Amino acid sequence: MGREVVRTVAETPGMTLAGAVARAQVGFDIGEVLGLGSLGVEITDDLSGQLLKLSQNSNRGVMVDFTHPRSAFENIRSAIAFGVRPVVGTTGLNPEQVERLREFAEKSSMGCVIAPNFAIGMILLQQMAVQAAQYFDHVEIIELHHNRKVDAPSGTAAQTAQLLGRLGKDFNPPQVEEKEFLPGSRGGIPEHNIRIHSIRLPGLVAHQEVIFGGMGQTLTLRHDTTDRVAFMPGVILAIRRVLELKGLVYGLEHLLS
Ligand SMILES: NC(=O)C1=CN([C@@H]2O[C@H](COP(=O)(O)OP(=O)(O)OC[C@H]3O[C@@H](n4cnc5c(N)ncnc54)[C@H](OP(=O)(O)O)[C@@H]3O)[C@@H](O)[C@H]2O)C=CC1
Ligand SMILES: O=C(O)C1=N[C@H](C(=O)O)C[C@H](O)C1
Repeated sequence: MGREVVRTVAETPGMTLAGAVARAQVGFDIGEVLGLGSLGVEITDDLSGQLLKLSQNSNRGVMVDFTHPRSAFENIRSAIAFGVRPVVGTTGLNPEQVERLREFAEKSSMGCVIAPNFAIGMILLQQMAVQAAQYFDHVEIIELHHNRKVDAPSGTAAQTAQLLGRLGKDFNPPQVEEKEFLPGSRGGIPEHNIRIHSIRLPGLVAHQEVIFGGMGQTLTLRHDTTDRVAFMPGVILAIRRVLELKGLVYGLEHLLS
């Protein structure tokens, strides 16, 4: 994702790529690494140094983070502390971490966007799922991703369950006493009694099905990301909008209107 974001930012009029932070290929020009020709930006592994430089040169600096749940929390805190606004796609932050970041961003009057999914199609799927859930009491989620993904369930699937849960319905009332002979075969239940099943295979990119069941019918909503360029318009929108915000926004849907 970092590579895709660099490519997109470098090509977007009105945006300047200020830095590139990674743990590998330190010292190399990021443009050369991506086959774009020199962009005059050396890869560094020093995030604090990069944030300091950016805060000294501009009051419109944005840090885009697609890393790992282990590092994202501290990266976001550091960026806000340096006056650089975070746009974060990294999934796996827990709700308590998000709340702590919300408080920190609000206290600092700094914009921050965290979105588990930057693809417009997925936002529409979630909105349609909320609409369908008003009429169906039974629902399960299947998310399918490439097998280099570290977190499960996907942040998007967890958010989808959360959005359905907010309807306050008693989903999936038991019909029989189930017995799981193979532990995990019925998926995981993060909340609101909505099961999530996670599939990891090479060849996949990022996909999600929300399947509703009712009397004599099912309704399947499915979104397929076939290329990571799908996330880029959402990332660019968030980079633009975060400059106007004075606190944390969770979810791309809040930036669309
Ligand atoms: N919101 C959205 O729309 C999307 C979100 N994502 C999320 O973005 C995140 C990244 O995904 P993806 O790009 O596929 O993952 P990759 O593993 O390809 O890239 C992650 C990068 O972060 C670096 N990294 C990992 N841990 C640390 C650390 N502790 N400190 C600094 N850098 C670190 C890795 O470095 P190294 O190579 O050295 O390990 C790597 O360069 C995931 O959480 C994923 O779920 C992905 C796609 C879309
Ligand atoms: O790791 C990925 O690839 C993706 N992660 C995000 C998630 O966990 O929801 C978004 C998208 O599904 C791609």
